[in-house]
Amino acid sequence: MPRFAANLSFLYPEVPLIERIGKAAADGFGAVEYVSPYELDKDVIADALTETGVVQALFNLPPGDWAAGERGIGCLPDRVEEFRRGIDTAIDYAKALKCPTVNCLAGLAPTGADAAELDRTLADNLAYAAPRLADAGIALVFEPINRRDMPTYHVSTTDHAERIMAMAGVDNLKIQYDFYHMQISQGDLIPTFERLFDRIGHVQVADNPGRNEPGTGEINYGFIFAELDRLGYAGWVGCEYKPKTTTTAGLGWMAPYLRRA
Ligand SMILES: O=C(O)[C@H](O)C(=O)CO
Ligand SMILES: [Mg+2]
Repeated sequence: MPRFAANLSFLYPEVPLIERIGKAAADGFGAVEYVSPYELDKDVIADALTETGVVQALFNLPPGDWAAGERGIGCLPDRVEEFRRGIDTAIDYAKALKCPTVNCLAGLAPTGADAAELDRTLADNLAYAAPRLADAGIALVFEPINRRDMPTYHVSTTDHAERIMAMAGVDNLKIQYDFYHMQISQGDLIPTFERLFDRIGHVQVADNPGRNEPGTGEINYGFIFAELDRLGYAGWVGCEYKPKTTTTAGLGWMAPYLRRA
């Protein structure tokens, strides 16, 4: 049975991030995830998790200046020092929040950048991060993101992600498989998921077009959730979608899974 985590960077946008944790718990989510916890005091988040009874499933490594349009710094050659400092920060937060997995955003390729140098930087950064996170008991994933939404995002396919993993050559490094991005970037959702099953560490969902709730578009999530069960995916399924109306009103798609849980 899929276990769903509310992605609080997308869900419950009407209230501040810290209040979204209680809303997710009230709606039946067992876990939460979000882009970045670093703007909040980690003890305040930890208290909110304890009070509401949900667990932290995932957050990203420090992603650079999000408000200025940055979407990660993993591939940026002039940001390696900052990336490495960010590993310590992420470990600090992950320990406080008992978070089992963190996601690395590769980032947007600067105009005119040498793609091979960006690959090398990303692979080296992941090779630096993976064992340090492993020592702290934290899994590392990184995520291909479609280039329609983020036109210059450096890693947009699983083929590219596999090449980066081969270059990094480390354990404790897996792919975050976001079905929405994968549908746009390459399709063939379940055959690819099955082929890469042992190399996938986290899953996220939204429908296409629109990035709204499962069931609002072309992706057959009933089939996908059954396949996750058949293949034995035991991790959280991050609900990273834009609610069509309100989050709570749009949760009908999740009801059958809650009832049978
Ligand atoms: O957008 C996504 O799919 C990511 O998962 C993310 O964390 C921020 O871009
Ligand atoms: Mg995602």
